[in-house]
Amino acid sequence: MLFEILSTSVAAGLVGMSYLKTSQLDDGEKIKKIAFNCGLYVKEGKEIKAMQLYRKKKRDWGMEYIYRIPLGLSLADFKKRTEHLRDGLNNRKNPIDLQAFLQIDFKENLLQQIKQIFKYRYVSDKDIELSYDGMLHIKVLDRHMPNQIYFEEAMLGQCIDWEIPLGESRYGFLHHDMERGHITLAGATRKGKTVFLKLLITSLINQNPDNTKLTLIDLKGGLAFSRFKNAKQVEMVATDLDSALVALKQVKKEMEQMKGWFDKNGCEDIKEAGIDLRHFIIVDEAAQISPNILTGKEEKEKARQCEEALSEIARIGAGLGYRLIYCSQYPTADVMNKQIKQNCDTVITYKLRDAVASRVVLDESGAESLPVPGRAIYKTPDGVQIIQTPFIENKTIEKIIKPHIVIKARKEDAIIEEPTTHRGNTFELEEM
Ligand SMILES: Nc1ncnc2c1ncn2[C@@H]1O[C@H](COP(=O)(O)OP(=O)(O)OP(=O)(O)O)[C@@H](O)[C@H]1O
Repeated sequence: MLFEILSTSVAAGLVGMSYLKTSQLDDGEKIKKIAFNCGLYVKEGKEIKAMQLYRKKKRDWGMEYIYRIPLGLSLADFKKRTEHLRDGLNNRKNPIDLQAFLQIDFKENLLQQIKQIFKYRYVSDKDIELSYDGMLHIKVLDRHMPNQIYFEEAMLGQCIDWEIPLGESRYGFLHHDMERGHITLAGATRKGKTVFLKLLITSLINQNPDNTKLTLIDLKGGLAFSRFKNAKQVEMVATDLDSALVALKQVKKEMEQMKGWFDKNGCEDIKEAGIDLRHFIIVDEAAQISPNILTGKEEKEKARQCEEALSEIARIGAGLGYRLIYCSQYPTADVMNKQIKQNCDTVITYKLRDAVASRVVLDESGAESLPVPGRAIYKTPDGVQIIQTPFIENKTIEKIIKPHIVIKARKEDAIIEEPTTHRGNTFELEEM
């Protein structure tokens, strides 16, 4: 045992010494070297000009390196080499953390601690982001990206107003503000869409119980939303084309009445009107109400009407307090209605089948290579981030929504007739 400890310590010491000699390069210098080896330099006569490190800044999420680049090279040239830069920074010859040797506790199991230091030598998973503003900025993000995170109720405590917990990113834990407007949610089967939707609904119910209204359209034939059915915030759960059409027509009608009231009262949007209520319409799965996908004549017509209502909600709903969350497993150009897509400022996508699907949803490839369930691309007008969304268990959902469950006669139990013009069925603004 003693021999084992000593020999391991000696080996560690030797590696440490050789590290001191050979790896004086910090990431900033390493980037320069990788770029040079990839041919990112220019020749002017006999002179070779390469990027020059101008400044580096320590950030919460890692380091930012700022370079001058020679005339003739562009951000695009460096972006083409992103993989080389990333792999170079994560090269297995990455130094062992010498600080860790200084922190060894000699009263504890030495062998175990040394093994840990060697183990962590291999888990470097730095990521990089490049941008240009006259100088080339390379962010080296060294915050670990977990392959799974569990939902904790404390996450809700950190949300303000209409924020919901979104997930861990390279920059820290993110929240999404539902006031941003409509969302497109995509992802191939079993990659985390439904878990995310359940997290979203649970968060809304918990955070704004008196001002949240939900219309849930679940056309995947599952029971994903059934546990929310009796929550007092839930207006309706539709599980087939007919009930989806009734639900959407009702939402559209309410929305138009609301718009009429806004016009009459000179209000520009829901904030100006001082109305706190928000109505979330969640559609999972969009392909099931797409007139381009359904074949029967009658079904096609109903799907067309659903799509018309959804387009209207997407077009004018945001300012009136309506938020569409439009989800699909099969985001083809046929399924993703253009008007709806254009009006969704936020896109969240889990892994997709291929780069074509990724381009339909995000206008760029990338979603096809997301590695694990729960890993997603989050795109807003502010930029693109990779996130790991929290996994929420059903028993946690039940605990959180329990105080909001009421036994009530539901609208969907009494359909399928068209909403009448009878006053009992109409939208009353005074109630809001
Ligand atoms: N955030 C997450 N973190 C880790 N694992 C997850 C996460 N979300 C989902 N998973 C895993 O993936 C499985 C499927 O998730 P989910 O039901 O959300 O899939 P889906 O994308 O909605 O699929 P489908 O469209 O076929 O219903 C879960 O049972 C769980 O094992």
